[in-house]
Amino acid sequence: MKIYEKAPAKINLLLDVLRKREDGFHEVEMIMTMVDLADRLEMQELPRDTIIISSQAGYIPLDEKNLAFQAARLIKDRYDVRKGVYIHLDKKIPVAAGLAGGSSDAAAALRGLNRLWQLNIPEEELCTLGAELGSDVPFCVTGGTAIATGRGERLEPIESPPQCWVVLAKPPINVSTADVYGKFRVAGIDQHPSAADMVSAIQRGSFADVCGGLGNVLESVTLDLYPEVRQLKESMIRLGADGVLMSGSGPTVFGLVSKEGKLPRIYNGLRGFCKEVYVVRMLT
Ligand SMILES: C[C@@](CO)(OP(=O)(O)O)[C@H](O)COP(=O)(O)OP(=O)(O)OC[C@H]1O[C@@H](n2ccc(N)nc2=O)[C@H](O)[C@@H]1O
Ligand SMILES: Nc1ncnc2c1ncn2[C@@H]1O[C@H](COP(=O)(O)OP(=O)(O)O)[C@@H](O)[C@H]1O
Repeated sequence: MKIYEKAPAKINLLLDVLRKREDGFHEVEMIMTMVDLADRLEMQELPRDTIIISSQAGYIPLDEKNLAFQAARLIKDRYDVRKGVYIHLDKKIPVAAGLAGGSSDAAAALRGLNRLWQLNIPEEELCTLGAELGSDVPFCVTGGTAIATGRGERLEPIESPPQCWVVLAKPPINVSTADVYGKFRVAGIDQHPSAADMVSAIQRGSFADVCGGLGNVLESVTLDLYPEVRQLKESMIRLGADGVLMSGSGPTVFGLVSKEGKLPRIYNGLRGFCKEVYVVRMLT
């Protein structure tokens, strides 16, 4: 039997860091949502008790460093599954981009193997397992739109933002999340973005207020480290996107756009100097 799972990318409409914790992680407050740029996982049971990962993408690890491998090993160990699985990853989400591609693959593997091996693990338990693999994995298990607190693993689902186009542009640099958090200083932030205001904007369905409320304090690190990300943000604003922000620790910048007619100018303008540009919808 073969099982298929989609693993969509996430964007952070809001990312605030409250403090550094004793365990080295940072206490965050984020509002996250999914977009319809997705990897696709094909999972098939193997006669031997082994985990094999393949992918058309030449630039990700296929061994135990792969987050889908780690998800399969975790679920096998925890539920004493003595069966093997072959997982093919059709990668579409750019890697180390701030879009949680690896985390979403891990989450999709957890959901898919739960079905393949008929384990009936409740979603909440899958999230708890996911948190062992990465801070963003629980959100990727549930999807939708949520307020994420703690180190990102505590989730409160909220309604979807007003529908719009999302233009994603990734400059050709890889950003390490650990490096960005490591360089971040809470004391350097004068004005924290307001999660309450963003939730209210979403509840009122006000696209303008969602755009006005976008904020990500990690920009203070990444935009200084990589001037090309700042330049990308400025270009997207100049080309007419309604709201523009860096996603996660970067370097992907996203633009929210309400009118389809604006898209060709933004897309073509960005493609002039940035190879990886995607026009997608929010997943509602
Ligand atoms: C910044 C965010 C925003 O959604 O996303 P990305 O840019 O990675 O997509 C997340 O907080 C990233 O989550 P994730 O990528 O799962 O991080 P993890 O694997 O758990 O942690 C990687 C490293 O980042 C740092 N880290 C992560 C989360 C957190 N709340 N505080 C931290 O300090 C730690 O140094 C940790 O060792
Ligand atoms: N299935 C996977 N897809 C992408 N990257 C993966 C995967 N498994 C492990 N990785 C590793 O995880 C790191 C972060 O990748 P990714 O999840 O794409 O970043 P981000 O969280 O910034 O969006 C990369 O260095 C990559 O080598």
